[in-house]
Amino acid sequence: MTDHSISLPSPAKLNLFLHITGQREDGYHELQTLFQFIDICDELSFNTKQERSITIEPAIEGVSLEENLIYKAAQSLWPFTSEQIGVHIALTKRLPMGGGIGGGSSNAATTLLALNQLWNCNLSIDQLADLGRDLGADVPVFVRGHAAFAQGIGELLTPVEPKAPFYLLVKPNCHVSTGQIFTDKYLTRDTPPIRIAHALKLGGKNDCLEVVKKHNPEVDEAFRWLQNYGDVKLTGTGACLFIAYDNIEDAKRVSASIPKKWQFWICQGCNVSPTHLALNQWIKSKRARGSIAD
Ligand SMILES: C[C@@](CO)(OP(=O)(O)O)[C@H](O)COP(=O)(O)OP(=O)(O)OC[C@H]1O[C@@H](n2ccc(N)nc2=O)[C@H](O)[C@@H]1O
Ligand SMILES: Nc1ncnc2c1ncn2[C@@H]1O[C@H](COP(=O)(O)OP(=O)(O)O)[C@@H](O)[C@H]1O
Repeated sequence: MTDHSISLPSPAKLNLFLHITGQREDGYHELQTLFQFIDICDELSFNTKQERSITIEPAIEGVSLEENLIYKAAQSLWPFTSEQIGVHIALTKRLPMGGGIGGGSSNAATTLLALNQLWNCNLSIDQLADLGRDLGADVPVFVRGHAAFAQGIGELLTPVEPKAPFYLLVKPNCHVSTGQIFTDKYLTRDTPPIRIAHALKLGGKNDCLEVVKKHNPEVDEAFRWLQNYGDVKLTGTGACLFIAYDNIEDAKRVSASIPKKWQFWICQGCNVSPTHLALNQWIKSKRARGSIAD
């Protein structure tokens, strides 16, 4: 890595629980959720160039360049750059899309954090989180880079330190439509609000689960299979399901018999985002080379 290039991991997240406490006049739902990162990541490599263009390789199947959240995030920083600077971004995609683990939001946040450095935009984390919110409800938590209790429509974040167990994460073979879940009239929308201390001690449930299972028989089937092996949770609006284990061997034992049709990962919770750990390392070595004043 040089002063003109940086490679960063872009992690997934889990919603350890997701309560819907109400609905606003504009249709958006008021939530209480606990976000924790996990150590499975996409990888983004950024190389600046002396021409005003943003290129991404390879393209994501089914997502045009202009729709790619990486492109949108880079574009949102244009107003804070000089005319003659651009970027080429190499993407290694490992996180499944539309699984409720936030890969797209994470990629957007990683892009904001990287280009803020490489393009010398000098924006604060608060400013980057504000830009991120316009790209997606989950982008700010990835920009801030700490596990968080979220309220409002997901944008009011309080950093927290939940336990960081191992997780068995399973992806049923289907794509859940977030819009369809949030418009279902049978969705639970009246869970009473809880306090942070309660949330950390006792956890909670995912209010989307029943509606997600109803619309997606494959999630229902995977849920019933996993129920034999622990306390199964849905992340976000799905489709991914997870079980927490204190011991990685337990997760491995269960994974050995998972039906072949479902993708799975064994991973660990992280309360600090791997993106921030790598970025701080890069800033440190840049300082050591004398390129940034302390
Ligand atoms: C609910 C969460 C929890 O993490 O689900 P996942 O996407 O992770 O599964 C997210 O906040 C989702 O974030 P994101 O997927 O970026 O949502 P958006 O694009 O902002 O919204 C998609 C659609 O979901 C509905 N929506 C979303 C968030 C919210 N608090 N209330 C809503 O009603 C709206 O109808 C909106 O048009
Ligand atoms: N860089 C990106 N990575 C993943 N998905 C992206 C990206 N850019 C745009 N998208 C779109 O965002 C949608 C949601 O992606 P993602 O954040 O991975 O899932 P989820 O919101 O379910 O956690 C994808 O289905 C895709 O159409």
